Amino acid sequence: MTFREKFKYYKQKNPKPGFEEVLDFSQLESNFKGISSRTSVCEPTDEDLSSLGLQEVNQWRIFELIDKPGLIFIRNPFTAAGQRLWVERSLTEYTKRPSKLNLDAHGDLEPNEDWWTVCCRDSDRSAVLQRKLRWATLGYHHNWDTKKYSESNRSKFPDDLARLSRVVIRTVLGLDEFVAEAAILNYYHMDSTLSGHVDSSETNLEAPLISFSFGQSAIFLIGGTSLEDTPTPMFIHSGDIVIMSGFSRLCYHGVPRIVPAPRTPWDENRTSSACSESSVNSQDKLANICDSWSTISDYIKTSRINLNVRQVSNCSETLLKEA
Ligand SMILES: O=C(O)CCC(=O)C(=O)O
Ligand SMILES: [Fe+2]
Repeated sequence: MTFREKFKYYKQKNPKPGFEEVLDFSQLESNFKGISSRTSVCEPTDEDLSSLGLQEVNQWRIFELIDKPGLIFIRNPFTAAGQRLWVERSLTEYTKRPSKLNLDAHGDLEPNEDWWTVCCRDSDRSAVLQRKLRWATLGYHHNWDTKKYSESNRSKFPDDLARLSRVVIRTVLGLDEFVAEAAILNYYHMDSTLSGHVDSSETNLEAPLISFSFGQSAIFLIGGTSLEDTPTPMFIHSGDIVIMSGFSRLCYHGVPRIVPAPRTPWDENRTSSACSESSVNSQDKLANICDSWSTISDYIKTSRINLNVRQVSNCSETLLKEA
């Protein structure tokens, strides 16, 4: 089946598709047909693990698809508090200026308003605004029309997300040079899809792309370098990380369906004194999370967030040549 045929199959509402063929890494214990297990190649510091909300590396389960070399899947390596931290940042921080949002073009927000603050404070506008947010871009802002990145359309990339990306790539691939320069944050609702595409706008196509997902689950299709190649369907659950490196970096992929999460790890280990959780070190930060957690938790019950991080240039010090 071609990419389009598989996409249509998994997208269809009536009748509902069968999920028997969908790879579920949360159910795989060891080697499974077509999949190899990998081990980490480096050890992050305890400080990195705790501030990034990651579990000890001996708990990580890392897989690679044998027929898509370089497609690496890390089964949720986050702690429950870590999941809350990244969900919270994705909603409250990364949606603030200088990020660019799809909403900017719609005139739904006044220039002095930010999306999350209005969502929390204005119940009349909240439902519409929550539904309308589909993407945010950080760092080099992806230009959806020209598909080109440019120095004149660039803002500072958040340090915390850059560090998370670098630490995971170093731990799994042993690559020290990765510099996060651009991200697309995708905000999906239960009926959202993302059609098949290849991410090839980056000047540096040798650098891996890393994506983090939280909240509801997705069926993700990873195909080949041609739309004629039959794609492999897999579930991406909350906390899972996908790295597209090597051959797989230029493979077609897309999200035909969002499915209810079988588990809600972001809600685990919360006690009434959740603010004393120790895996993330800033108490102030956690106090803030606790304040707005019920709004965040309602949002994530019917949404999926994907943070899609890329290196753009060949070397972070050189500026992109303007075409
Ligand atoms: O949501 C996903 O898992 C994939 C998103 C993606 O492919 C992209 O943003 O380019
Ligand atoms: Fe993509």
